[in-house]
Amino acid sequence: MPNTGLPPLPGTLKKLGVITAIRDTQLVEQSLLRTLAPILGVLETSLYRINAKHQITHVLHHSRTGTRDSDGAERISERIDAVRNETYIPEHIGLLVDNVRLLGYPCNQPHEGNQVFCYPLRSGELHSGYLIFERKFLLTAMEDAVITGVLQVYSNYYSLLDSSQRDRLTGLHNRYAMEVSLDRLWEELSIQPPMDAPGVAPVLPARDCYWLGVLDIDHFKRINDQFGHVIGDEILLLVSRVLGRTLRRTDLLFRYGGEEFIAVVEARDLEAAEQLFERLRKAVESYRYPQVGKVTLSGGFCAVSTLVLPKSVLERADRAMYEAKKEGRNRMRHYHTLLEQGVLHELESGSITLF
Ligand SMILES: Nc1nc2c(ncn2[C@@H]2O[C@H](COP(=O)(O)OP(=O)(O)OP(=O)(O)O)[C@@H](O)[C@H]2O)c(=O)[nH]1
Repeated sequence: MPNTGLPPLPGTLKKLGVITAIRDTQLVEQSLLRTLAPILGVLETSLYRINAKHQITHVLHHSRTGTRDSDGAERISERIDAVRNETYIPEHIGLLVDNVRLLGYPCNQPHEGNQVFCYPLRSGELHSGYLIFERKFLLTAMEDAVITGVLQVYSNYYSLLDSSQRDRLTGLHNRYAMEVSLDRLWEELSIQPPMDAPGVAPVLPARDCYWLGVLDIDHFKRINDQFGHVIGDEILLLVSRVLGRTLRRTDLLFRYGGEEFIAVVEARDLEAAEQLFERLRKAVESYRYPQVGKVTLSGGFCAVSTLVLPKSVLERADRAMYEAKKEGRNRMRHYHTLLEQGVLHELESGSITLF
């Protein structure tokens, strides 16, 4: 594709307007790539999102294909591939990203006859990701200024949106973000092979198995009453940190409200899920909390199934958690095991509304 020279300013501004009208962080990322690709005159752009430990959390690849109609008019079709859990990064891009990370400003280097460009995405002073694209020609000063401007607006808006989806005390994603994430997970799982295909278990999706756990700190009211709300807040913060560092990079953790957390994890089967939730319980129990000493939590968990609405999976995990409380606290309970044991009974779906 030829170098397009000066980017069309009204179109760019209009697209920035579109970006800042979106309320979902992942859609904002997609919109950024859709906005930049025509400005840059490239067919492919990628966005690598990283966490505070500089590990890749997800990658978006945007590609455009140009075809000509019978009347000669050019049609552009676009495609976005979102890859979660990606650990592979091509060597030449990895080197470029390292340079940008150390230098703090955009860099480019030749690769197979093209130039590869890497721009940092910022969240305050920190890098929160990288924009990567490749093209034949070096950027003009004007193009560089437009990309920098668009990324600045995008980063400011993204940070604002992200902070509105986080709990102020713990920094974890909040209940609203959880609802959005669960909807997205259900959507992703729904486009996997049909659940009733031969040889596929009816409850779990064919490829990845996800589990949702409700985790609730035990006797938290007593902690508040005995040590005061400031210490209570500190316990919430510490428990969220202990949970966060015990979970894996790809697991999700939310503060659902009060002293309740939701974890959405990947585990290949029930045994692996049990081990994972048990690890969380032990991690919280074995941490020594200043002043308070020992803190425990109880949890209930349930397999994620696209056949069951997110709110019902949440409700199931919640019922299992209440059973763990009833049985004496500081334990994890699996919803379907409790059903099999006759401890719990299936509810009419929709009988309790949690959202
Ligand atoms: N410090 C502090 N306390 C909170 C916060 N949100 C909710 N709480 C308190 O958390 C306590 C929850 O108490 P309960 O729901 O009775 O539960 P519990 O004492 O943990 O008892 P079990 O769950 O049955 O083990 C209440 O006293 C709330 O006021 C918060 O952000 N900070």
